[in-house]
Amino acid sequence: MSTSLNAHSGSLAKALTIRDLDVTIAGHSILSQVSLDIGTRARVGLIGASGSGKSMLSRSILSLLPAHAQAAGSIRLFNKELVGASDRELAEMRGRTVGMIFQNPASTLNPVMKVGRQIALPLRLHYNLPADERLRRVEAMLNRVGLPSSMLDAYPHQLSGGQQQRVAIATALVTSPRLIIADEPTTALDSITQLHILDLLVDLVDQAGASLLFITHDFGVLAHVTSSCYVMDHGRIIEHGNTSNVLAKPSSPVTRRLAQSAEELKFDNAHASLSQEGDNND
Ligand SMILES: Nc1ncnc2c1ncn2[C@@H]1O[C@H](COP(=O)(O)OP(=O)(O)OP(=O)(O)O)[C@@H](O)[C@H]1O
Repeated sequence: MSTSLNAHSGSLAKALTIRDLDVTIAGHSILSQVSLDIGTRARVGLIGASGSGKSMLSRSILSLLPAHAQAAGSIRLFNKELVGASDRELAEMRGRTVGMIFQNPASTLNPVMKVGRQIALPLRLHYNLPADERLRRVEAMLNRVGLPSSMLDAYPHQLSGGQQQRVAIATALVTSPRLIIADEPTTALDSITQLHILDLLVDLVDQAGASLLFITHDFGVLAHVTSSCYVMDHGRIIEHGNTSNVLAKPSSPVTRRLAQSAEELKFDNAHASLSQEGDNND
């Protein structure tokens, strides 16, 4: 336990370096020879079709894989090797060095715990702060995600989906983690709320000088949030590079197909809303 939440130094060290990571479950290969780098203060995307292994890769970082999974290779977080690290070392990292945000806030927030206590949990776990200082930090964090102090006493079911995700972001960021892993954090939200939450996340990550691993299957979201990205297929990294280059000139057929389907979906949606307008005008 510590009493200080240090501002991040401008260290040039990599935030995360994964090399030759293999994960198997019951003899089946889930991840194969995965290598990935995230620099300090970088926003990096991970994209791929459903079942390609994105969540398994993000969960393997802090050893949150199913109990029967086996991992081999190297995962270095701020130069500390995590493959083979003890439960205690991993617990120390979770919520302190690394903050995680998941797709569905309703399933990550405790339904019988008030918002204030929820956000305070990682602080209680990792920092020995006086109660008034803890409350000050929790309230400041709540306000930074755009929610009023009165919501400290609300229960999750009293909030909208967007407000719940803001609480989940506040909970992940209150300890000033140096790496934030966001796994499809806006998939469950409407497109306007999605944009607000993405912009909020990007602002908070940049202001904190943290790094971001952002997982999505949406090319529009990927371009909005990240500057470089990795593409996964069948448990392997098949392409990586600057996000705008990967989107403009995908080098692998799988990425091309994913980008093409995203374009077709966009076109179909635009077409559907135009005909809807037409119907309404009749
Ligand atoms: N608990 C589990 N036990 C065994 N295999 C699993 C388990 N969870 C996931 N898998 C398998 O691991 C592979 C990768 O799944 P993963 O959830 O990482 O995909 P994903 O790219 O995140 O998909 P999505 O976008 O749909 O969330 C899939 O083949 C999946 O069936």
